[in-house]
Amino acid sequence: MKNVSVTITPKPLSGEIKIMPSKSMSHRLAICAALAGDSRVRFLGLSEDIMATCRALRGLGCEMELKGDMLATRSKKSVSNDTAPLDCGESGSTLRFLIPLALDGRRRRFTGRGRLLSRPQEEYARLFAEREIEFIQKEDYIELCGRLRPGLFKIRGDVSSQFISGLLFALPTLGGDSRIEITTRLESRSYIDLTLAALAEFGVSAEWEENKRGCALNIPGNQRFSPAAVSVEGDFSHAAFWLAAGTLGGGAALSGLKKESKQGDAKIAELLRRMGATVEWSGDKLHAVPSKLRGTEIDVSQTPDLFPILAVLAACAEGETRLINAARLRIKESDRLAAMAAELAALGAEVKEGTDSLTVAGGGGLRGGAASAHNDHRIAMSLAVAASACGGELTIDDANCVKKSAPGFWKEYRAMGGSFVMDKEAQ
Ligand SMILES: O=C(O)C1=C[C@@H](OP(=O)(O)O)[C@@H](O)[C@H](O)C1
Ligand SMILES: C=C(OP(=O)(O)O)C(=O)O
Repeated sequence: MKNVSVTITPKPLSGEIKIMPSKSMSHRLAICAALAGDSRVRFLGLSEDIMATCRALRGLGCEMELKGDMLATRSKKSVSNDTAPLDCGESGSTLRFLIPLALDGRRRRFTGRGRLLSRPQEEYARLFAEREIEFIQKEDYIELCGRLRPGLFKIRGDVSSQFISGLLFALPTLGGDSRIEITTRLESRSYIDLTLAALAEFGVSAEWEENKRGCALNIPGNQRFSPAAVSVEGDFSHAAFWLAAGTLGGGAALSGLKKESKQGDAKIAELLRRMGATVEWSGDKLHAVPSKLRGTEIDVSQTPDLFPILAVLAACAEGETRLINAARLRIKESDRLAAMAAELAALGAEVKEGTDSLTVAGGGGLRGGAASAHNDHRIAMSLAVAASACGGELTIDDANCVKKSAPGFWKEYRAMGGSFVMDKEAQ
């Protein structure tokens, strides 16, 4: 797809947005619905990443139909013998969630774009090597062949929770019990809870076990995914952009979010409050009130997707903010730590990039100019929110990359009163 730049004229943003369906839950519920067959998922997110998951599930032999944002899956008659490559686009979740499900004895190949195939897969590589499952990672594909068997899986918890979620989709239907032992500090834990919540909707269970040595998941075998009709709740990782925009601008009211959500990124409300903002529920809408922000220290290890927008908020807050435990941000769609450090510095902010932290001395104001999205949807959307508070126009080099998670982002930006022009091709 051609890169299309966007030039934003600074304007305070305000307004009401119906928040799109959660990307994380859309992946999970689509996979469970495919495994169960005869199921419905209402309000499926229609981003490029979710389309990649549906495409790859079809490639694995799951029959499904998408009518608008309603996904309907059919009974699985047989597993596909088709071994055409499974294209995961740029979606880490798609790739890591589906790898264990593809271990059905056939030779399978996964492909992808951008940085996807260079994002780490070592945890799978090591686990599979121990089990004599073939796993080859090349620059432009991953090939695997073998059968997943139940048992004990020892896995790091500080690379990506997506490996653990991936195993959780595949292990329950095997013919014996399994256990996943987490051998390090566990980061992004809430995403594993989202996986457990999705499994539970389809009658599949796995239990946490905590002890002094750490935590583990016990997964009974011989389970079946039961057909279900489910709906996807609103996306807090996406809502974070509009809460930030409303706080820096003229306020925001967001609908479609679940008050008692298990999404880790629901923590954005508390983090904004910690920075001095007023964020509160009124009925079923979450409101962000225009507020002056102050710097603070935030551990982003459990909520990595909030990092780019927190960095923007830090640049607009009085005083110093430290975003710590951010090393894993380097292995997302871009090196998000380096990307935010470089782009905020280009806008005039005082930033210091550490190996696993970002320190921002805020309050100096941001100027416009040119910035790069690093082909990363969350960097692009964060810079677009930053642009609303800049002293001059800001041109971002790649407007289309937002489609990875949020195809409606620019429409929403306009609905919030934002003013921008795109390269002709995009309009
Ligand atoms: O399971 C998920 O839906 C996700 C888990 C997180 O990844 P890590 O577990 O690699 O931090 C997050 O960054 C990603 O956007 C979505
Ligand atoms: C990191 C992300 O997604 P994934 O890991 O699924 O590519 C994201 O959406 O920010």
